[in-house]
Amino acid sequence: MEVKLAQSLQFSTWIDLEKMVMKPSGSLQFSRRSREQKRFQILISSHLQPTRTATATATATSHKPVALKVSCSYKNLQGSVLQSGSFPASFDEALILKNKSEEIEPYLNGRCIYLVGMMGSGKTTIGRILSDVLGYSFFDCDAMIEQTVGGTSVAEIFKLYGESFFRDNETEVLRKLTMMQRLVVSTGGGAVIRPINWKHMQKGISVWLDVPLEALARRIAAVGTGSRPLLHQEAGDAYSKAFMRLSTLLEERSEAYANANARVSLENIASKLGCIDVCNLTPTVIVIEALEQIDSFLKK
Ligand SMILES: Nc1ncnc2c1ncn2[C@@H]1O[C@H](COP(=O)(O)OP(=O)(O)O)[C@@H](O)[C@H]1O
Ligand SMILES: O=C(O)C1=C[C@@H](OP(=O)(O)O)[C@@H](O)[C@H](O)C1
Repeated sequence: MEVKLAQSLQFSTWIDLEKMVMKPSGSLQFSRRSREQKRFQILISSHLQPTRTATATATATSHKPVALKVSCSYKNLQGSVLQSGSFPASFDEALILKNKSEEIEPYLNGRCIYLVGMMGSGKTTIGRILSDVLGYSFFDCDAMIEQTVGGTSVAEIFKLYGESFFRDNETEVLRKLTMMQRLVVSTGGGAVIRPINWKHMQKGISVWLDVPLEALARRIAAVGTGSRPLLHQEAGDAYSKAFMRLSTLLEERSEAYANANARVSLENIASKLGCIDVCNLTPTVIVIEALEQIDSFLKK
């Protein structure tokens, strides 16, 4: 069976003019000013046409860019298109991820990255990939709290001891983690409500995974609310239950999430990539955007 999927991808990077190899398929024109600066930012957008061949045992995917657009920005001035057309070179998300993480890692100076965001925003999923590419260790606050309370699940902790006991443990776990280096930490969705937690997280870089409510509710409805006690109260089907409760929580917390040093908006990624549904964004694409946003924060 052969399935064709089209996907657009966009990323920016810095290149040194001396390192540029001109391809015979196209020439790039640079202004004298940008030639003098020797280093400038290019924006590459590509329309990928992967061909997925599914067999009974394996699924092989190969990416073949069918269209590539290269634009150049100079000292924050809007980029102009330098070249567009079909390029024979092939690359994939994994390579971009690797390059971007290698570029940023030295500038982090070992600082921890704290992922904040609503339940189901992908803090654990994204955090694992991010830690992997940066060569960092991954810690999940909820899992650490469960360990601290003798292997009791978050849902049980809420039931047996109440939310404030859980929150005290959450603060203590965060305090301990902020004394370490080279960690990606997935915080619990409610960690942002206590100012003391922000004080701890200020030692590193905080990143808000901003995911639209519909997508959050869809993800949570798919896995169930069993492990998320704050979603247990509502009546109705799984999606509506999750949606109703999450919307109240988001209203209470959105200002707190906005304190984060960097924001990764799935709506922004989708509109950049020309993707209609944020649910189609792969974790890898989201991690690339997270690295971009961390990079922007570091440059500020
Ligand atoms: N980019 C994504 N696309 C599709 N599903 C995702 C994505 N990111 C996370 N998920 C799914 O959403 C659910 C919640 O993700 P998780 O990483 O546990 O979120 P959090 O740690 O913020 O609560 C999981 O079932 C996960 O597989
Ligand atoms: O939003 C919240 O208040 C909570 C989110 C959960 O973590 P996740 O965001 O990892 O699901 C967990 O800490 C607890 O159920 C409370």
